[in-house]
Amino acid sequence: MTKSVTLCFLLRTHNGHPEVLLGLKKTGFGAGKVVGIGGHVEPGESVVAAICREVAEESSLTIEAMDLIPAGSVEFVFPAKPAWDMFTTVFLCNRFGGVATESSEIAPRWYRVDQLPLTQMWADASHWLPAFLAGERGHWRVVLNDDDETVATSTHTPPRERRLVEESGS
Ligand SMILES: Nc1[nH]c(=O)nc2c1ncn2[C@H]1C[C@H](O)[C@@H](COP(=O)(O)OP(=O)(O)OP(=O)(O)O)O1
Repeated sequence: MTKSVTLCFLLRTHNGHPEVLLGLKKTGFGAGKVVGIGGHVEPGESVVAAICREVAEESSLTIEAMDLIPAGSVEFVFPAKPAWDMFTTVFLCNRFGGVATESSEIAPRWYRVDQLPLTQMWADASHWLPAFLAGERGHWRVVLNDDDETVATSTHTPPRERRLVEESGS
């Protein structure tokens, strides 16, 4: 079954430049890559509770549910490893408390939005991350190749179209 995960891209302006918090994943899935802050939604947990928990666990920053900006979702499809399939709910947030601090799982770092470390991220990140940060919304479906790294296809469904698809039950 597709796992439910959630990511939050914290935003700030530093020296006049918009920046986003990403982190070097030190352990587990995607170790060695620069990734978004977030992780699995636990059974019985809401997505909002999960992202507040994951941000605190991974970066020591505190965020409030009411400050989360729903941005959309990304589905990662690994045809060669269906157990890795994930559905990710994506938030942005520009209010938070504390100082980003390294945890056992992630070494967080602020990156200028116009200098994203895309070569150190999952290859699919270039398909959806700059778009979310530029204000695009909706659902991305990313299908990886059998190497579980490179992108086979990437499709974007804008929010209104996606609502219509969900309402029609297809
Ligand atoms: N193709 C992909 N591109 C991407 O940018 N992020 C991906 C991805 N496939 C998965 N992810 C992200 C989503 C999620 O935040 C993360 C995996 O979740 P976790 O960090 O929670 O996994 P771990 O197994 O390390 O941790 P635990 O849940 O604590 O076991 O990987």
